[in-house]
This record gives sequence, C-alpha cells and structure tokens, in this order.
Amino acid sequence: METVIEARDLRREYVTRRGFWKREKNVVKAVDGISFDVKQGEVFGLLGQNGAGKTTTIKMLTTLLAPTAGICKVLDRNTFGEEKLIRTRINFIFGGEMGVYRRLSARDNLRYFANLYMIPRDQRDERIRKILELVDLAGRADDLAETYSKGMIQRLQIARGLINDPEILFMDEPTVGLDPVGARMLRDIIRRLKEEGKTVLLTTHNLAEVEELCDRLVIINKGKVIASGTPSGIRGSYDSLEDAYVKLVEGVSA
Ligand SMILES: Nc1ncnc2c1ncn2[C@@H]1O[C@H](COP(=O)(O)OP(=O)(O)OP(=O)(O)O)[C@@H](O)[C@H]1O
Repeated sequence: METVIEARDLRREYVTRRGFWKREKNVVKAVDGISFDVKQGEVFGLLGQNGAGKTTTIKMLTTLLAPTAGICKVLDRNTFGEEKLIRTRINFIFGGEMGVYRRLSARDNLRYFANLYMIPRDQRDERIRKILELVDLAGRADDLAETYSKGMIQRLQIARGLINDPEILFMDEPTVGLDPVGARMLRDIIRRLKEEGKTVLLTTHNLAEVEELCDRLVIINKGKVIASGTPSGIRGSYDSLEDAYVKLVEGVSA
C-alpha cells in the first residue's frame, strides 16, 4: 500500500517569553523528533497525554504550522512549501466551534466551503444534501447554526470536513462532546471512509474507540514516540489497551 503520510524526525519548538521585565526566553519542544508513516486506507491513531504534541503534529501535517526540522510529507508533497498541492486533497476536523459560521445555516455554511473548494454548482447542492443526511442534520439544515446544540455544531464540522471528498481526513478528538448516538455515527462515517479507500488520522483519549477503529497507532509522550504498532500488538500481554497505555506512559514519566 502506498504511503500517504510520512513524518521523519519531525520537530516543532515554540519559543515563549516569560516575565514582564526580564523577558526570559523559554523553548518548548512540543514535537521532539517523531517518525511514523500512514498507508492509504488506514485508520491511524495518534495517542498521548495532554500536552504530548498531538495537535502540533496534526497542525504540521495539515499545512497549518511550519515544522522546525524534519520531513513532513502528505501525499508525497512537503506540507510546508507545497501546501497548495495538498490542501484541496485533504481536510480536517478540529473540536470546538472553529470553522463554523454561526450566522449561517448548516446548508449555507457548506455552500460557502464548497465554493472555497470550487466545487461545481451542479454537483454542489446534491453533495451537500447527501452529507447533511450522513451527519443527520438534514432536518435542521436551514436553521441558523447559532440555534444548534454543541453536538449539532460538531456534526456540522464533520460535514464541513467531508465537503471536498478528501483523500485524507485528519481529526483531533472528533467524538469529544458527541452523545453516544453521535459518536457511533462518527465511527460509522470513519468506517465508511475506510471502505472507500480513504485514509483517516485521528487523535482520541478513548482507547475503546482506538481498539474498534484503528489499524495502527503511535503513542507519543513529551514530543517523542514511545510505542507504535497495531492495537493488539501494543496491548501485548496486558488485559486491555488501556492497561498497556498507562504502563507505557507511566514508564516514561517515572
Ligand atoms: N502556540 C503555542 N505556544 C507555546 N507553546 C505551545 C503552543 N501550542 C502548544 N504549545 C505547547 O506544546 C506542547 C504540546 O501541545 P499540543 O497542543 O500539541 O498537545 P496535545 O497532545 O494536542 O495535547 P491535548 O491532548 O491537551 O490536546 C504543550 O507543552 C503546549 O503547552
């Protein structure tokens, strides 16, 4: 299978300044030399404790943040320097309310994003109709997003992430805030994308979800990879993936 995501010795530092008078410089190594690759059609998990560097990694992979060093390639292109060639072919779903216009309806939000991707008008409305069905928003599609519940906003974000029919979908904690039915809907969407040969990279703290969905995963801690493999390979002789995860993370922190 073709490699569609490649990270080699990838690094990202943040420089912050502390103190008002002294302006002491502080360098945070958010991603500190991680390597992994993802094959086409895989559902790949990026796991790690709060602050491990997952979001920073996803931001680099989705062309939103420049790496400090290392190789960061998506669809065989550099995410920094060749971002224009990547952006139309991928999409991402971050939590929160980012990327949703609350003064527009779900349908109009999706029309707006479809126009940004220059999806031809004759395909646009039909595609939007299908996606709204898929995320179960068809019944409220023409109400303003400001009248939606949190979970509905999140469904709208999922819809937005599908609008350009992306080859790779990146998701940062996509099921947080969804009710059980919504979370299952999202897992079904991920499985369906996989059946269509699409690739999904996701972060989650839900290890049951990882066991259910992910073909492979990496666990990162303080910016470094501490384990990689299939869920059953990482679970090894432990009773559950959660046990293995806790031991791995504690082992590094000890
Ligand atoms: N803009 C920034 N400026 C300075 N430091 C940052 C910035 N963004 C992230 N960091 C730091 O980089 C490290 C990694 O953060 P990141 O958001 O990538 O972690 P994460 O694994 O996504 O965590 P979480 O599970 O809490 O979302 C943390 O120490 C964080 O404080």
